[in-house]
Amino acid sequence: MTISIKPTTTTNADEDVELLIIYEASRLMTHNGTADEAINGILRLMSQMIGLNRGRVTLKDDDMDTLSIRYSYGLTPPERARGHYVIGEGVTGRVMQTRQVAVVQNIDDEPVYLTRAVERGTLPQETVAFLAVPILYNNTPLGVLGAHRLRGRKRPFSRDINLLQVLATLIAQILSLSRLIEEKTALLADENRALKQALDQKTEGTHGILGESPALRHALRQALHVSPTQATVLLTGESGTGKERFARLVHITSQLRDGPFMAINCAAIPEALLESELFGHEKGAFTGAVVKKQGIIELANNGTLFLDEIGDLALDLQSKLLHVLEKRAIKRVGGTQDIPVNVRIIAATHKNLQKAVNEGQFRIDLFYRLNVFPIHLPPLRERGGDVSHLARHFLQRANHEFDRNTVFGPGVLERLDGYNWPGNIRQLENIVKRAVLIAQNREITIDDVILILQHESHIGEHLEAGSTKSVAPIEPPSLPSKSHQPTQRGYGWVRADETQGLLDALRQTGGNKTRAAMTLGMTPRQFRYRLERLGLLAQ
Ligand SMILES: Nc1ncnc2c1ncn2[C@@H]1O[C@H](COP(=O)(O)OP(=O)(O)OP(=O)(O)O)[C@@H](O)[C@H]1O
Repeated sequence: MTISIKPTTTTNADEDVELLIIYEASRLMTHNGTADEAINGILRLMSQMIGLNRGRVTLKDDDMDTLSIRYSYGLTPPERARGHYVIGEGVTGRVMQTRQVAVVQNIDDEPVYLTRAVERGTLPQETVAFLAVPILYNNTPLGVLGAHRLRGRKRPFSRDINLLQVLATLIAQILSLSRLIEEKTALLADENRALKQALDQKTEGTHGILGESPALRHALRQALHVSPTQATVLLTGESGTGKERFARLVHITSQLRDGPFMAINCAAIPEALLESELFGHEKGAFTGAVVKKQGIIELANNGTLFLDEIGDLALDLQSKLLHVLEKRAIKRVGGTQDIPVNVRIIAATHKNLQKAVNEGQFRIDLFYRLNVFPIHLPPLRERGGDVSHLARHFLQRANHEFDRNTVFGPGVLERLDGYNWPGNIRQLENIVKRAVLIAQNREITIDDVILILQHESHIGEHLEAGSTKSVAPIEPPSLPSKSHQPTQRGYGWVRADETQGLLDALRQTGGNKTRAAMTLGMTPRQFRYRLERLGLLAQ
């Protein structure tokens, strides 16, 4: 086996082809494909461009003193499968052991050459040579790059060896990079798993109720404290603070969890229907009562009944509800019989019930029956830090729902944190959903959010004013979809404080109104309209 190589004369054609191979090999390296594709590509180039045939990359097996062929070009699967060597065994094993290159001028004359992977009969009759170089990374041998060639070819061996060494260096880089990526990916997957687990554990006791603020945590502790008892719970808090969510939490953490959870909104059902909805009716009890019907209280038997907006219950129904609480029985409309029920009551209201009692609108005895264990749910503006927490959660949910992959851009969470949230969590959830939908790219920008919040404040103003005067129609911000129909906004929508936003957008787009409109999620027409209304069209 020859180890030393004599330098030989070169031709321009040799240099050209070598450069081309190196160029193509480095392109494969930086290509998007996998390490396998890159290494197989290099072996293909060696064979097709320079006659270094049946190239193979033999790598050290993990924790063993052996090598195996891992990549090859021109070897059949059985040939490849035979390619195992103990380090030090055969030409490949020795190159690995000594880190020296090997030139076998004639495989038929070299006793060290094993003829293990490829049988001699399948090779050309002519004299066949075998060249092998170590694959070194940071001076550590990872494996061996080897190939056959016909000895009679014009190219000097020394050039082939030089080229193989360059290619072996590239292969070492590819292998170490892919190992690094594999390790990193495994690490990230582990981290992801750990985070998910931590999140599951964190929300396990709270059943998806998110928030770290002391006010929320206090309410949560109270809910979990009372849930195992059958005590009546009164949830108070503004709309959208999570009263129904808490009611469900109390139910599923109670002993009644296997029973039904029935919810009814006392403000949403016309008074005439509410009684039969609550208590049911007998057949023929009134016109239209063609069959007997169970009411929601009866349906909640052995479970939990959630009476939302209890403050809106009419006085005569308050008396009937009191009867249920005292007697633990109901009477269907048109019925005479008391039907026993075992129901845990959770009531909720956004009203001040004490005040309603003082004003004679709510029965004091019912109030005391319901107010056994009051839990106040704080509005979002009193839950310091929870907005970002919830916003991230809703972003994840909306991305999943709309099959998008958006992220919050710089300043967005701070902007959301600073908003007053009259509609609380439900409003925050809706706004995040809208932001996900209108984001033009992957990032939800501060401009997207400003636009939506401006729109929200406008709605808020009209709701607060409770105005009966006609209000110009309000439209949600435009979506970036192709199906988007340009729409005309009402005059009332244009606000003086939009000026800066419009001017900023124009500045950023070098005065291009169409692009400025896009950055604000508007149609060009809406943008021009605003400029016009604000006297900015000349800008
Ligand atoms: N702490 C929370 N973590 C996650 N989501 C929440 C939380 N609180 C409320 N939500 C979500 O906010 C929305 C509004 O909550 P919910 O319907 O329970 O409020 P509510 O106080 O009953 O409102 P209303 O009085 O208007 O009926 C729901 O989508 C709910 O899932």
